[in-house]
Amino acid sequence: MKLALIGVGGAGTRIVDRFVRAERDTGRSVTNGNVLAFTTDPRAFDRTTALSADRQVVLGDAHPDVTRRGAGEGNAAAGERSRHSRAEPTEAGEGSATETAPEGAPVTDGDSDGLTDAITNYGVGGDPELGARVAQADRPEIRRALDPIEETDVAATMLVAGLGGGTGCGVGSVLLEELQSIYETSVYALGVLPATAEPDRRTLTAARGVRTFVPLADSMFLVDNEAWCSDADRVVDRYEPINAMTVERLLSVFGAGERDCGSVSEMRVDSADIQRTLDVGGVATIGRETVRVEPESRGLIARILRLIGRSPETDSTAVDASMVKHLISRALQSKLTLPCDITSADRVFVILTGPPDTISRKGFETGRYLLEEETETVEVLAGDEPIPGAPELTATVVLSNVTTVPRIERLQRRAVAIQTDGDPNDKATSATDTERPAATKSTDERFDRSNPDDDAASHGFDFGDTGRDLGE
Ligand SMILES: Nc1nc2c(ncn2[C@@H]2O[C@H](COP(=O)(O)OP(=O)(O)OP(=O)(O)O)[C@@H](O)[C@H]2O)c(=O)[nH]1
Repeated sequence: MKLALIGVGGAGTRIVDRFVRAERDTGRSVTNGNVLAFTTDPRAFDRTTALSADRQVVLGDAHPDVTRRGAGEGNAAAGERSRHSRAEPTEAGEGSATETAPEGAPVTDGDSDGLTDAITNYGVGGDPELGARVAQADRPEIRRALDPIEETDVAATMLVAGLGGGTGCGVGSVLLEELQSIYETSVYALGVLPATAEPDRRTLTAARGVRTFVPLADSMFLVDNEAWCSDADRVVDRYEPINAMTVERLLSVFGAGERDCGSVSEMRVDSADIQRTLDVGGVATIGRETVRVEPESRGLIARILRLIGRSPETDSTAVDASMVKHLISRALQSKLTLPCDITSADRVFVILTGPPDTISRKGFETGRYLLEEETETVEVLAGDEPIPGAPELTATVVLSNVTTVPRIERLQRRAVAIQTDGDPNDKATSATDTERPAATKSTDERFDRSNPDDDAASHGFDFGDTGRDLGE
């Protein structure tokens, strides 16, 4: 399925950049060059290798509250960036970065490449209100930057952002709105949730981000940094593997069928089925499991069958079918991008990727039956991507509109506790009751960009009347 990808902020930029690299590495063509990355801190581009300079857009140069690093610290690409992007400003040095530090945020420059667990004072300095104001002011710039995206080339667009980021959440919410207003095709989002070890401000911003993005997006994939970090990890050290996992799964879903392998498929992935699965809206999550199926091992199974007196010709389908069923079951039970109660899913999509002779219709059918039973939904769609000679068989499962997500409930409770300035652990019950505003608020009111002095408590994170409220 062809997809335009738009990264926002540090996390969004890195994930989109990795996706483009992975497309090249795997011979899949999903984006067809329809990629962009927006940031307010150009250091987000320091580590990109696949996003060309004309796809890197820096917002907020003219904004008085946006802080840049000092002169001479830019990367080589800075001067070559697109007509939409701006060169590194020189007037704001590190002194002003400290002066404009958001209250309560650690004052830090991060590592020399800008990667840090703490909130730095560059760009919008972790402030989603400022991020939203910058994006509002730069709307004409944003529209121009979107010009090269060929909507007719793609079936949908996906915005990718770290929801705990001032840029990801603030700029991202304005961008999402903008994309929905100009594109007729579906606009999905992928948001990264912060780990609990990150500053409280990230939690607060992410809670707001979830409530703002979910109603705006046609479907919202979530990736939980917390679930993918161990206590011993520095979150920043996990970015690479989490991004790799995220991209691998996205490619399994959207890249299936986007590689010409010349092989006949049992049930070729149909992008209309992916859209049907996602267009129910709400939050989506992805599981994945792989098994090695080298020709040698399959030959070994056949030899063993012969030894025990069973014909490999007649039993081989049964072996493959049970293997496929087991694999799909393991994908369902695997660590999801966002752990949740799988029975709360509305729709499910399963994709099998691997050697054509391991993907049998019987395996599919038993796998689908299993998914229907385990997820308690009848809306299970399936597709395959045969890859001749592949050493692995992979099952990827998309669960759409999941509504029982303990992590989101915890995130919202903690956000309320932070807001009310008490001990987060004492405020266990009232997240949505105390925070939810009237259901009739407009999007602008939901993420009020007109009054920068409002604190987070005055902003709505309401799912409106979409019936997708994850907070209860
Ligand atoms: N998985 C993953 N998470 C990231 C990555 N970079 C940042 N994050 C998370 O995303 C959130 C926002 O960080 P950034 O994306 O750097 O922030 P930003 O949107 O650029 O905006 P600022 O907060 O103003 O810096 C934080 O919770 C980070 O932990 C990444 O490469 N991978």
